[in-house]
Amino acid sequence: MPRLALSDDFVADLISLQRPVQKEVNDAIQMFGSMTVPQLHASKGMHLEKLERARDPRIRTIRITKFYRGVLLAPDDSSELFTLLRVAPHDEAINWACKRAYSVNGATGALEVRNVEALEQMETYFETKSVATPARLFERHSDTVLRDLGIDDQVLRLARVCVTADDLTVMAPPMMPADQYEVLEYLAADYSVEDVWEQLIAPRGQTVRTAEDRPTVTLAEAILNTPNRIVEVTGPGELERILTEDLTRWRIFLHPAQRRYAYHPGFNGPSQVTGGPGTGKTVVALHRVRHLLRAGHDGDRILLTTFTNAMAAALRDSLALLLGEADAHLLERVDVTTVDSLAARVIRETRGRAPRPLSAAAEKSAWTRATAREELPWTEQFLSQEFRNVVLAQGLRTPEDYLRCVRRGRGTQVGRVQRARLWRVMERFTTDLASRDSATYTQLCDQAARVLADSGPRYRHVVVDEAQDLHPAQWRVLRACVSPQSDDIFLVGDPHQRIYDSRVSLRSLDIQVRGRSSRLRLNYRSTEEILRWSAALLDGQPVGRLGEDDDDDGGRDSLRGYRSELHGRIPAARGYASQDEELRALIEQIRTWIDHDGVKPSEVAVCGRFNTLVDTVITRLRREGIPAVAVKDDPGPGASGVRVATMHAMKGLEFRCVAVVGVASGVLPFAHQVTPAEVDAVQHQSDLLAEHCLLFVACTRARDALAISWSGQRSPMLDPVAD
Ligand SMILES: Nc1ncnc2c1ncn2[C@@H]1O[C@H](COP(=O)(O)OP(=O)(O)OP(=O)(O)O)[C@@H](O)[C@H]1O
Repeated sequence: MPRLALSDDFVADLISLQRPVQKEVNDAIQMFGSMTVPQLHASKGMHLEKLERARDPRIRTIRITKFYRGVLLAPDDSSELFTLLRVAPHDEAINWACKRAYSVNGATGALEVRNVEALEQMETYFETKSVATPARLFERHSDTVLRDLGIDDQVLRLARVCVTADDLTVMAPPMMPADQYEVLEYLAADYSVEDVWEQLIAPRGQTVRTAEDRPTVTLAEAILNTPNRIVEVTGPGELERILTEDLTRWRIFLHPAQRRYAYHPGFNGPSQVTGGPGTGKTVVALHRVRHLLRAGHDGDRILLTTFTNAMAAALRDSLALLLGEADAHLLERVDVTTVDSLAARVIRETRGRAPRPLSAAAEKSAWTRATAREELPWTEQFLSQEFRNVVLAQGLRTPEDYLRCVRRGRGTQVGRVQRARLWRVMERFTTDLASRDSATYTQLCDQAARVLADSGPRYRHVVVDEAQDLHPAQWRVLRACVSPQSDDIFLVGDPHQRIYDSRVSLRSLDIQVRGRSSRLRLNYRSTEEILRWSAALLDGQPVGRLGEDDDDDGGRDSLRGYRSELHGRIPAARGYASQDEELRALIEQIRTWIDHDGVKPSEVAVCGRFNTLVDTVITRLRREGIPAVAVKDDPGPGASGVRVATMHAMKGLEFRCVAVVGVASGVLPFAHQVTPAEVDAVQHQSDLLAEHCLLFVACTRARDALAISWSGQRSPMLDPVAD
């Protein structure tokens, strides 16, 4: 009987097909599995066909429906292992199949694919173009070194004619084999050969350094060596599961960099994965939880945290999906929640009830009350920041602690006398809140961390998503939840998406990730065009490394090597004379997405800086007959209608099409949110950066299309991407 494997491209095709065609694909696969290889070749219905013009002699097509063809890679050994590569309309399938060639990567032993025809054209083009330029991009590396890293003849010829990193980018996958491209990309970004070996080759199980000493890998072995792109269908149940359940590629195919950390056998302490938006950090966190659940003991409890309740609910659903029916019982051992909810629960359990959390407006009034009796030189904003970013951040308990502390992250000098006065005001603030049975969220966390420190750890593992926005008090809660040991804390986050004001030194909180830290670079969500455009918004912004704010050597993070294999239109940025005109253009844009591009209304999002704009947009869309719902009303995945949200509420979400509206000067950056430089220069910089990150977060939620607009004067934050 033939064996069957499915490639990630095939699964992606399948996801995009209409239900009836999906069913016919399923039927064809069932029929395929029920025949012997000779029957398969003889079957008229299947019509297994070799293509005359195909560059790879092992490529075949099969008939799925009158219009659709499947593209297969047939075995050239005795394995009888066929791989389904694509399913597409007839002409597209044939055209695609004729240009591809499959090969085994010399270093990783994995199967890889290239657009051989396009690469040949590139060779001719760049050979001519580079003739006059003697300096070449990879001249530091010998042919032998490159071959040892898996570079083959054709890619080597191409590498030798690259002059700049941009030349290489033109040949990015799916044109060039992905693994070889990644090696060249790392070398172009100045990673050492040793780094490339450690990060890209060794994790795939290769131990032999020199290409010529490695044994030959057969096609069937290569297929099984490629779990990040190919899955073998091992039984009828498996096939059903892959084809009939909600098709989500992330459950099956992980990038090697994702798999390496998600399924690491055991970290000797806290570990961390960072990466730009859409690089699959949440996916890694989910797989890590699955690994820890499967590898752990019955009594081991896991805490999985994220930033908002809505995100926690989505994370719980995704985890259930990943675990499937077979592992559904393991879910009982996981708490999926926000740190704030956990803190409130801890306090409730200990004291019978928890203080009511304070809204931002109520907090401002409380500071006004605390300062009412004195003439003070500080604004409510300054006091609130001092309390949150110094006192609660450092967990200070007494006036002496405050007198002695180093006020990291604050740009103003505050002498001894002033500190004593400040402490009195802060005391009045906390006493007043306590009398009203209320507290800020950060206070709740500060209190919960103390309770937990006394009562002892509650979990065996803690897995943290959206780590970049946690406050030190929240980190103390997490640290106290689990005792320091192997695999205690696994965190994922992106400092480029930090939109709340928290300075954190993980090291000082006894969360040391040095040597157990990895970065993801491949974006699975957005097109390369959206990515480049959005990344340019942060050009020159001083983004620090995750959790290293106060460390002496805390350096800059960067989006170096961040890329996508998807392509689409360049984002549109347009200004209008009035808001009315802007909203009219928005309606037109949404109609084009829905009516012309076939996007469902629920796959479209509109976002703006403020809630008032959200309300205006919803009213206007409804008036024009376009269904619209506010994300803050938690519409759930089944609800129809365009999603409308503030930029903050876009965190963690994704949509096929996103319109970011009202990106005008005075709105972004929003002056009220940015501490004036004369009040505190350091805080000013960090508030400004958070505004830049906010726009970046909003734009990077888009998968296929992104439209930015404003009325009046354009926001200066768009200057880096302006025409
Ligand atoms: N290995 C994979 N194969 C296919 N799709 C993937 C893979 N990993 C992630 N994705 C998809 O990419 C998208 C982004 O993934 P995810 O939300 O985990 O990224 P993220 O890094 O947490 O994003 P952000 O930081 O922007 O919130 C999702 O649609 C996810 O399903």
